[in-house]
Amino acid sequence: MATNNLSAYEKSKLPSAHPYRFGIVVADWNSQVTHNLHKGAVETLIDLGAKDSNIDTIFVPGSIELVYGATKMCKKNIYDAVIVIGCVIRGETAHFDYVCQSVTNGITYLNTHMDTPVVFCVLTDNHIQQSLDRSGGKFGNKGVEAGVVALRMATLKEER
Ligand SMILES: Nc1c(NC[C@H](O)[C@H](O)[C@H](O)CO)[nH]c(=O)[nH]c1=O
Ligand SMILES: CC(=O)[C@@H](O)COP(=O)(O)O
Repeated sequence: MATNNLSAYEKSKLPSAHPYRFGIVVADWNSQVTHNLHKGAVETLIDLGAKDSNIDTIFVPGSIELVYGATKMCKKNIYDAVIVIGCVIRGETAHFDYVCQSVTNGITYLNTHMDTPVVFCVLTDNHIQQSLDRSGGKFGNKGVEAGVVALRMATLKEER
């Protein structure tokens, strides 16, 4: 099992998030999971010093639409990092694979063509219990991990 605790970070080893502005795009599919991931990301950024007024969130229907939402945010060129949050749970057909591939390819494209780092906080699970375990359950909250990654990437953006 690759996942241990997704929520562990050492605040003393991280810069302050105070100077930075963050965008977050949240998919409403499986909202009982994605909204907990969002809560984890926001609480972490605030804990690391971000101002509440420097965290903007938009909501989209599903994970495929995360790419459009992130693109809109990146094009504003006002964010130091953008986090996309989704939860894709396997069903009976191959649709799971196409949804995961679509959002993965889209976020990869943005990270190679735009000047704003986009953090991938999308759970791709076989069943709901795996998602619950990773959004505030026994394995922590992947949203916390995304908040830390967003801060670290924001510091890279300012380097010209
Ligand atoms: N099955 C899941 C979806 N499916 C919906 C797609 O993301 C998309 O909204 C639709 O295909 C229209 O473009 N989305 C999730 O985020 N999670 C799922 O489990
Ligand atoms: C990942 C999905 O889109 C999922 O909801 C599709 O379920 P199914 O493959 O049973 O149609």
